[in-house]
Amino acid sequence: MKKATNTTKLGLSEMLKGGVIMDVVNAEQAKIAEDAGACAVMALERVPAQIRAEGGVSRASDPAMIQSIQKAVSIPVMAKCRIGHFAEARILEALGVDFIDESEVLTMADEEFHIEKASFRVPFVCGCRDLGEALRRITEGASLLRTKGEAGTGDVVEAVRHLRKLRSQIRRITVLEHDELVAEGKTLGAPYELLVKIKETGKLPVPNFAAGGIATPADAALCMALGAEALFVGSGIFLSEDAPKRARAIVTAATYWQDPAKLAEISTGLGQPMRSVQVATLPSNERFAARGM
Ligand SMILES: O=C(CO)[C@H](O)[C@H](O)COP(=O)(O)O
Repeated sequence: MKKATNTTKLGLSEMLKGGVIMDVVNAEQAKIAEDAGACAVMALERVPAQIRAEGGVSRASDPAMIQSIQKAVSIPVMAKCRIGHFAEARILEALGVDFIDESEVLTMADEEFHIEKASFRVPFVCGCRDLGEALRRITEGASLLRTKGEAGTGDVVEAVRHLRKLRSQIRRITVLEHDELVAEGKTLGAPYELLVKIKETGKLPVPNFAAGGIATPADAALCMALGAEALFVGSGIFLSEDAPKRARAIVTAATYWQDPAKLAEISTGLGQPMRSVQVATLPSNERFAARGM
């Protein structure tokens, strides 16, 4: 059987649906995530709120740290590389990570080009704010998307904005005539063939998860209700007062997002959420979501 085809890469994305992928910075956090029911972990040297607070250049993590996480858990291990940094991506691939996140949370390495992802054996996830960005990443070979939100803030407002925008743009595609799709492709910077696929199916050709600013079980439920098929959560868990408890609650919320009584039960007594920042107060040069086009 052929390995690392588009179908096998997409299969991995499909398997994560309904779950929560948690950012972790060491093996101990990875164990907490696994015990809480995370469907995968994302290894990175600092969670986004720490990156935001400390500034400087953030890069792919030390291989030793990634390997210690791979040893500690049996769930898939993802890791981040900088946008456009194909050398970091090749190193992560050599380490045998299960997914690479070409992430705006790290400092950009290339302000013009994203990684050509189709030639890698490992699948990639990328962030998007709208349909054009989503389709450009798919064209480059991404097997999974996540709306960007504004990572490291604890403010879910951008995740909501991006999910709603994507959903309404997809709806619009389904009612366009074929000649209108050609013009729309030019506006979005996306291939006509992908727009035809969306018109026929009413959805993206790869799964779309939500990320950035999810801090409570209610935030998780809101994103699922707006069409996210799974969730990435980082700072909201490991910078809160009781990470194991909040991690479990957010995993449960991703499953029971349509059950307000269950959500009330699991939202009770979680301790303090992470220290949050209102996105509206952030200057534009401090917005991670604006990195990459
Ligand atoms: O970049 C990511 C997705 O791969 C992070 O996991 C996600 O955005 C975390 O954001 P936050 O810290 O706000 O939960």
